[in-house]
Amino acid sequence: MNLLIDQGNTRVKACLYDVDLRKLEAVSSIAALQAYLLAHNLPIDAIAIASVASVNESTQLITCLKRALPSARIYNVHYDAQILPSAYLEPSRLGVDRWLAMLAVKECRDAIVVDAGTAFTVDVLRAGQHLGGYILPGLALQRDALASQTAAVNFPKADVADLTIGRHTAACVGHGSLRALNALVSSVVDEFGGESTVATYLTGGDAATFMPHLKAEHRPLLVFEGLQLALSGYLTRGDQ
Ligand SMILES: Nc1ncnc2c1ncn2[C@@H]1O[C@H](COP(=O)(O)OP(=O)(O)O)[C@@H](O)[C@H]1O
Ligand SMILES: CC(C)(COP(=O)(O)O)[C@@H](O)C(=O)NCCC(=O)O
Ligand SMILES: [K+]
Repeated sequence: MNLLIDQGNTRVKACLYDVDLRKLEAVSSIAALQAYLLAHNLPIDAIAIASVASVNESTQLITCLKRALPSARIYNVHYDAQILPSAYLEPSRLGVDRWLAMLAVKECRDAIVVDAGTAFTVDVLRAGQHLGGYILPGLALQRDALASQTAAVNFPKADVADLTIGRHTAACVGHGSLRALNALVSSVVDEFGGESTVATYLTGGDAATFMPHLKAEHRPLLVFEGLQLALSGYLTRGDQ
């Protein structure tokens, strides 16, 4: 059995893989992951990690895993141009979560991959190559930036559900961010041939909020799908 871990800027997410992927909903932090692993005595042989967190946080994660699963082999997944090349000027700087989400849909060759997480990323895959993309503050970051940097834009955290013109502060902010991010995706899809030519895939913690407004396939486990593909490559090649 494999353990797959996506360490993002807001939380840690984990999946188990044996015949298919199973998300561990109880896990959202290193402490919760450790508690879960100690409580369940799982036969895990290999662990694959995709981390975009700080060095400090990723070191903490690895220390926790070595303690909880001392015999499992740990793979820190990284960009590999042989598997999916990127036009990034320095591909090693491309967030590995972005690369893995594209890896999961590489077979379709032309795709737009959207990750609505802490950051909101849009990546373009054309003829099986990553052309580049966009990184914007996600919904929560946009709201928090406005709340902390303006005197009068104070509002309770509200559920952001639609794109209509806001008639109170929370709606103006929430609908505004949603509409702006949505419009970005539409304009990228249009530039790369429109809906009939290019498939759009959506993942990330805020994906469900965007789904009603985007013509996209919701793939909540996209980063994990990519992690499992990368890990099986390492295991097949006998990488250390
Ligand atoms: N249970 C949850 N805990 C934290 N954030 C959540 C949760 N459910 C949805 N979200 C939303 O998901 C966003 C984070 O997305 P996610 O993809 O998990 O983050 P990251 O990979 O950047 O750590 C948050 O901004 C928040 O709006
Ligand atoms: C863009 C990101 C911050 C997204 O992180 P997330 O929202 O998933 O926590 C992450 O992929 C990252 O730190 N990337 C490195 C910079 C880059 O991709 O160019
Ligand atoms: K992510």
